[in-house]
Amino acid sequence: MTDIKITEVALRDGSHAIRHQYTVDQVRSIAKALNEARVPYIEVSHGDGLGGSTLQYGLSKTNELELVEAAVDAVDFSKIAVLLIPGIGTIEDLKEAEKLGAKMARIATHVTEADVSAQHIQTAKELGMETVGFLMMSHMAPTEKLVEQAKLMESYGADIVYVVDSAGALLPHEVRARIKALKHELSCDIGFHGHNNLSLAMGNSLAAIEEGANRIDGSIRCLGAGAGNTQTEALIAVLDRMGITTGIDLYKMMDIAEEIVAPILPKPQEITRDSLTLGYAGVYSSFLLHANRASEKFGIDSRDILIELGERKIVGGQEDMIIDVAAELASQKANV
Ligand SMILES: C[C@H](O)CC(=O)C(=O)O
Ligand SMILES: [Mn+2]
Repeated sequence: MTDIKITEVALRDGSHAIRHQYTVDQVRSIAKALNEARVPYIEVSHGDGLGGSTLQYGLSKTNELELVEAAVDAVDFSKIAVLLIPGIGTIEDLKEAEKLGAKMARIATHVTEADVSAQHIQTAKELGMETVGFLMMSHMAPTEKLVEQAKLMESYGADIVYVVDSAGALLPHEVRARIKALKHELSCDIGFHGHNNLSLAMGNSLAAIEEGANRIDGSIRCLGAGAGNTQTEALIAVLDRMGITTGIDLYKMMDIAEEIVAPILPKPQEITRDSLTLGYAGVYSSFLLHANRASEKFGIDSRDILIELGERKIVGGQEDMIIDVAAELASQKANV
């Protein structure tokens, strides 16, 4: 028995950072190595989940079901998880992934829209999958609202509900309050998924654990959207120092990070002025590369675009607004 169950998300959240360009060989070799390190769950999908490969979200190099299949073939210990956002992915996508051997379904909605996950959570349960309710942009809802939405997901059958800090905007006391309330009001397991835009992913993960979360997401070498997630190998080391077990081999994770993951990064995953702005402005981490492209196209500082997106409370699914905002800022600039 381990104390904390870690889900490695680099093969899904990291897809944002590499513009959804994973190849079958990369996924196979990373999944095989993570399996050898005894990572219990490995998430594999387009960055925006099953069905995400579109012009709106970014086209994948490889059909994600081929990636899921390659990952499933590469493991004999780890369970392969898939992410699905209702409205982007469909129940059919979920069934296909399960047929290929995915064992965990993570059904993600905006923090105030849990009701759209009912059918997907129920189907995942009927398929016999371990099922997660994933409440994105959790910083945008007060704790009472989050509890209400989490209860809905639990009532649909979710085995675990996650507080998802998609923007990397939550402060440690805000994580504590949310996890504590969920722990008090729900009977299912509670998880936390952080982004490191404000350099708080590790601190927030520890705060979540202290309040009773037992499922934590990490991305090896910080390979996730924005500045990445809680760095998995660092989390394992810290938890080990705290006497908390994960069952994962630390040296093997360090080697995978250094020898397999670092070489495929287009650039090191770090807190840059743009990723810091994501956390500061409370903007969805996956907007980073979209905002960078709009910045180049319209000659507007990405930070100004991100701040404006934060003020307008633009959320996942509204990626087209990034261009609109950049165009508006450009025309305002031209008119002064
Ligand atoms: C689709 C998003 O990238 C899901 C996620 O990892 C987050 O909200 O954070
Ligand atoms: Mn994420």
